Amino acid sequence: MNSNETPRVPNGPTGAVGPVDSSRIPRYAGPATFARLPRLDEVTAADVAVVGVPFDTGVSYRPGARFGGNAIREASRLLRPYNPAQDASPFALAQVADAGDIAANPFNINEAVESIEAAADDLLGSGARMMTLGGDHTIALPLLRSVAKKHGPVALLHFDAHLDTWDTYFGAEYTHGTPFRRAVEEGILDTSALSHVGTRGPLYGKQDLTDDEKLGFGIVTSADVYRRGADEVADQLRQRIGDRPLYISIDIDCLDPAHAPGTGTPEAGGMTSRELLEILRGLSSCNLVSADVVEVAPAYDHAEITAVAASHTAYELTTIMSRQIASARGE
Ligand SMILES: N=C(N)NCCCC(=O)O
Ligand SMILES: [Zn+2]
Ligand SMILES: [Zn+2]
Repeated sequence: MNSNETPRVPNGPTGAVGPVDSSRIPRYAGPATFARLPRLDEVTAADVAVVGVPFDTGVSYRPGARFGGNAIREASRLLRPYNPAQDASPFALAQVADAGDIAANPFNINEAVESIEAAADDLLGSGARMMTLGGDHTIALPLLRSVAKKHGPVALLHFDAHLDTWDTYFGAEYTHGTPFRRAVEEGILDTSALSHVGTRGPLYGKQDLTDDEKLGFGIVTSADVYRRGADEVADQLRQRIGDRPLYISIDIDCLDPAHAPGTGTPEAGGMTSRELLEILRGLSSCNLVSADVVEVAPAYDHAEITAVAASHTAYELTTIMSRQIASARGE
């Protein structure tokens, strides 16, 4: 069946090409795009481009996040078109499309970082916001470089068990533990609005925290989320972010290993997927210009627990972007 004949969810006045209609084609049939959305080459232009970055050469422990994007796409077959938590139909409010994968050299991190930045430049240059499916956390640096070229230094909300502001590993500057230190050094982040959420676990030393604070980060630990609750945390984050252009980077290891076993550097005592999703919903009024979900490593997953959590996370992020696009159109 070619794409013109594929029955799709009717999408009302915007005319956006929506997901394959799962009441007519079973949701487990056919190739997996994110949420069964059209491919980028099946639409005239995308407002939000969902793009995979199958790259994991920057990891310090278990490899395998190169397979994360496709695992998230597979798990996303069960997403439905209306998001009651944000009272929005994200794929009707804006044209969301699956832009496929960015090819990155697995044997040369510097070259990979350059090609990810160039591919992101193309997507952002076409007018789309990016919803990136990683890949290890190294990829956040070239994505942020590209976003900053378009918007100037952006606010960053970073969900992670880890700080990812370490300096180098084995002398390497570009790794999954270092992207946000590089980003601050490069002046591509708005240092008045940088937050980690979900951090926990042992560090190399107390200096890690001192260095991180000097870079400008505020920290909401996973224990803070547990004690204060998702609504209060979201309110506080929203105040810090204001109307600045915002980038959200979500390392799936921000979740407890019970909620996300399929990841490379798991740490006990993390957030629940409910807490993560609720915090994101509390940020629905923010000007989210692009986002990533990284570090899904399906080889360590069971029953798609991690990939399902990641697909719902990307769905909430996509909904925030679509709502923003619709409200910028004056709706
Ligand atoms: N999972 C990410 N992004 N970073 C973890 C780095 C922790 C470490 O190797 O010590
Ligand atoms: Zn992490
Ligand atoms: Zn990370």
